[in-house]
Amino acid sequence: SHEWGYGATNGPDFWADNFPIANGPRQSPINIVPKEAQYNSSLKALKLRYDPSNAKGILNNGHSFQVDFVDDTDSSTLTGGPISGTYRLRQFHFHWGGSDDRGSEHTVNGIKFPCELHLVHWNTKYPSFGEAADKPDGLAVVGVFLKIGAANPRLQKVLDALDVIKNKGKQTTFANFDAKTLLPGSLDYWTYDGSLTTPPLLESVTWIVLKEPVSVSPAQMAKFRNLLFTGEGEAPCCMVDNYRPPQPLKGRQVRASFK
Ligand SMILES: CC#CCNS(=O)(=O)c1cc(S(N)(=O)=O)ccc1C(=O)O
Ligand SMILES: [Zn+2]
Repeated sequence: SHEWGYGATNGPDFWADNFPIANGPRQSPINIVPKEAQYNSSLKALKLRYDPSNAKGILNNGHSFQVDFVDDTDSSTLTGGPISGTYRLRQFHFHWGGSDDRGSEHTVNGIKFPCELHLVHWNTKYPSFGEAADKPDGLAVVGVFLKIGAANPRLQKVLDALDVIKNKGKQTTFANFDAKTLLPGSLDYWTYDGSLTTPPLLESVTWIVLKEPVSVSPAQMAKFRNLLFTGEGEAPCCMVDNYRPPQPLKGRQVRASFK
């Protein structure tokens, strides 16, 4: 079948053909307007407790690359913040642009960042990720903006693994990685009810977008852009611009954990 992607004939404008929820009431990403976000003093601090030994592998899935975690125990969890209960870290991945002026999915006052990190967690009130993925409180994704600046040493181990997963379907082991090192100093966040930003676009995500970006250098961005959407033996197509643009807010309230 004509698989979804980010190209001129299968990109975000076509996704509604096979995934009608693309026009649903709580789609992501969105443009965040800080002045319109409501400070909510009852929002708790985020608590992220990640066990580096849970890191399992790194995979080029043909639309991004992801680092997968062992999620059969509560050893890498997200609690606090806007959520209740315990959510387990499943994977993290990124979205980025073909140049530094674009790439993030969420925007702030219409500003695009060159890259955005997503740490995907699932609610342990459900028996598995698959069971959680289509429930309104099933997933919680922490989003972190990356902005051009000094090289980020915490990214280097991830970027150094990309050479061996250049093509779609390639994967390799990725052990002993502390995802917490990818987070900025401040855990101030905006939060709203949204969806997956790729098909199946399920409206199951509590989004938690950190206000403070982390840095990435131009040379490091070049490594993201060296990946391919395509498999070995196919005409190579650079993995860039793998972001969905902001979607209509449709009356949703964005809350802020900070003044
Ligand atoms: C059923 C189902 C599902 C979604 N899986 S995911 O949550 O890991 C995910 C989440 C996101 S995002 N951008 O919504 O966090 C993107 C891509 C993926 C993925 O499968 O690769
Ligand atoms: Zn994502």
